[in-house]
Amino acid sequence: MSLLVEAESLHFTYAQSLPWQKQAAEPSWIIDGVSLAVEAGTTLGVVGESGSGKSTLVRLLCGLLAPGKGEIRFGGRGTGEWLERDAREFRRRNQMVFQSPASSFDPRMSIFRSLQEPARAIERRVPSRQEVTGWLERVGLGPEVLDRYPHQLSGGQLQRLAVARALSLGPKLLYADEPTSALDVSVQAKVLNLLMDLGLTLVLVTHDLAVVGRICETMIVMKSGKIVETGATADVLANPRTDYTRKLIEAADATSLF
Ligand SMILES: Nc1ncnc2c1ncn2[C@@H]1O[C@H](COP(=O)(O)OP(=O)(O)OP(=O)(O)O)[C@@H](O)[C@H]1O
Repeated sequence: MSLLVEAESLHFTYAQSLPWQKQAAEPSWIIDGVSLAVEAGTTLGVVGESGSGKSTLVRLLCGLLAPGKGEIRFGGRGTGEWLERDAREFRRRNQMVFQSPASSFDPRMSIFRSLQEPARAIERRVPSRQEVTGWLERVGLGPEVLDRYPHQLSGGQLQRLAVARALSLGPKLLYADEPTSALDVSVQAKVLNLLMDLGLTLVLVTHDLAVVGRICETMIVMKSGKIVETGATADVLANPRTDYTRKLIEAADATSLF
C-alpha cells in the first residue's frame, strides 16, 4: 500500500483580516480539522451537502489554496515544499477537471491551441498535432475537433477534452470536481466510464452517491467543513453511522438514475 496524498488536521478560512482589524482568536473555519489519506491507484469520493467544503478541500489538496493550519503531503513530501521548490512538477502531477466544461476553455482559442496550453506553460514545449491527436484517442474523440472552438462542441465533448487536457501532462492524480453535473444524463455515464478506465488515482467530488457507489473504493462525507464519516464506500453506504449520511443516501436513492 502506498499513500499518494495525506492530509493532517487541515484548517482553512477564506476570511482574511486586514492588518488593522483584530484577528479573531479562532477564525470560523470553512475546512475544520480534516485528515485523510488517498492510496495510489484508488478513487476517493467526496460527498456532502452544498457548502460543506468539498470544492475548497480539493483546492487545498491540489495546492490552489494554502491551509491556515495543518499539513498536506503528496508522495511523502509537504505541498508547501513542493510549491516552493518544484511547483511545475507538482502541477504536472496534480491535475483538475472542473464542473463546467464551457468555462474551462478559452472561447477565443481553437481546441488544438487549448490542448497545447499545459505543455507550453508547464513543460515549455509545443506539442505537435500528431501528439495532440493521440491524446484525443484516449478520450474517444477524433482529430476533427481540433480546429473547432468551444462553442462549436457539446458539453460532453468539451468535458472529454478537459480530461484529455488534464491527462496531457501525465498526472499521477486527477481531481474531478462535479465533472458530470453540467452534462446531460446520456453523456454523464460516458464521462464517468472514461474516468474509471483511466487507472489513475482519482479524487472525485460529487453530489451523486450512485456515482460514488459505482466508481469509488473509499469515500468521505463532509458537513460544515468536517469529515463526518469515512471508510470503504460499500461499508459507508450499507451502514451509515450518522443521520446526515443516511439522509444523503435516501435523497440519492430517490433521484438515482443508475
Ligand atoms: N472564494 C470564496 N470566498 C469566500 N467564501 C467562499 C469562497 N468559495 C467558497 N466559499 C464558501 O465556503 C464554503 C464552502 O464552499 P465550497 O464551494 O467548498 O462547498 P461545496 O461543498 O463544494 O459546495 P457545492 O456542493 O455547492 O459546490 C461555503 O460557505 C462557500 O460560501
